[in-house]
Amino acid sequence: MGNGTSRLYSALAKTLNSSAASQHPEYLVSPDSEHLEPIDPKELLEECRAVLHTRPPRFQRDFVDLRTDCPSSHPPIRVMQWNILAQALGEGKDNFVQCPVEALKWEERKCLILEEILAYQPDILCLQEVDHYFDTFQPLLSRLGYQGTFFPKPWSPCLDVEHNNGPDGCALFFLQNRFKLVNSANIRLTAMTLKTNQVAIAQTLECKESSRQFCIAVTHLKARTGWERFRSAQGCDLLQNLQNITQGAKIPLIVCGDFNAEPTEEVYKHFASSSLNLNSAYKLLSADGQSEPPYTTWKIRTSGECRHTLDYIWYSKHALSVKSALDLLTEEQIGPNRLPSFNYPSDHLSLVCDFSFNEEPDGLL
Ligand SMILES: NC(=O)C1=CN([C@@H]2O[C@H](COP(=O)(O)OP(=O)(O)OC[C@H]3O[C@@H](n4cnc5c(N)ncnc54)[C@H](OP(=O)(O)O)[C@@H]3O)[C@@H](O)[C@H]2O)C=CC1
Ligand SMILES: [Mg+2]
Repeated sequence: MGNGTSRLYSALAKTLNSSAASQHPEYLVSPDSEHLEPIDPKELLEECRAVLHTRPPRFQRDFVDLRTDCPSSHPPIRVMQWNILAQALGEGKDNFVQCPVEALKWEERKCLILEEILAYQPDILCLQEVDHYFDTFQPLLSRLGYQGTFFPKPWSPCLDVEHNNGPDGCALFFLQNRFKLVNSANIRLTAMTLKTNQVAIAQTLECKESSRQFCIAVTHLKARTGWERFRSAQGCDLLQNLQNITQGAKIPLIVCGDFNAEPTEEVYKHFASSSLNLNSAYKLLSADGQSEPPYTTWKIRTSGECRHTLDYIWYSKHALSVKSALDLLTEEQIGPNRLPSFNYPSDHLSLVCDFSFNEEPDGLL
């Protein structure tokens, strides 16, 4: 192990022992990580692999070329959407009955999450169920060149779990060498005018290469059956906020989220038919371009097997094109015990897309 690697190892190891945050609300205070040295992503990946040496290898997933006929002179914008599974919920609430507790150990699961991010190197990262922002993702990702924002849920269920690490929430990261932050909004979603426990972050970014602006949003809607109308109302509130932020759809938009809703639900239909002119990127992987994938989450609880499509990347269909999308895991790769597992850290799959701006007259978003 060379000097650089030892230095990195200590950087990673520093994030391992974070249980102190449950005694002191350290999640409210951002450590001063801006002055820390940058990390080489390749070296951090090696460190993660060293921690994971006893585990089976990562699953192979390929990008599917969606061959749009709009060549762009600028590099694509890679966006990752991922509900990473809150550590406190995975260990204390979710009841993944087929997942061995050792597979959920944070010291290793953290490295599996980082490995997934480092493997695809997104320009923008939209995460849900983040309950290790300040002690893990913010310090490490800032050293990889990302600027991050975290918005915790007001009454996170993580806080009910013994030895929790603070509340979970949404996090949004973007690469500072590619984008400039124009404005940022933390949104507590309402349903029928009532404040709810669900949140969103919406940021307007400017591409440094092209000077084009766009809005990126991340959300995690209310879970569980019986809450369909609530989710629908939260979706309407988010759409209304995004109408304002995009100045009535003048600014191109990408919305990532765990919507906790199948495509048959009302909230999905609101997004599909909104005047923001959105399309769902992962539909483009289907033969006819009209069908969502068969699943984005697959787990076994005491109540039985839960296989659902709940996670989406919506985008302004006139202003943006999806150049490629990362294929999902097959049933065989996921295995009989489903997710999470020793080789995949969350019950939700990551979604990754490469976007480019369409060359087109203004006002046709
Ligand atoms: N501390 C306090 O004083 C208060 C605490 N609370 C807590 O907040 C909770 C409600 O919060 P809310 O945000 O509305 O929660 P949600 O119903 O949205 O669910 C919270 C989490 O539970 C996961 N989940 C979904 N289905 C199940 C399931 N069947 N079993 C276990 N976990 C599941 C979800 O994961 P996914 O999205 O991946 O499906 C989600 O991350 C209450 O249960 C309570 O624990 C509420 C009020 C006050
Ligand atoms: Mg969950």
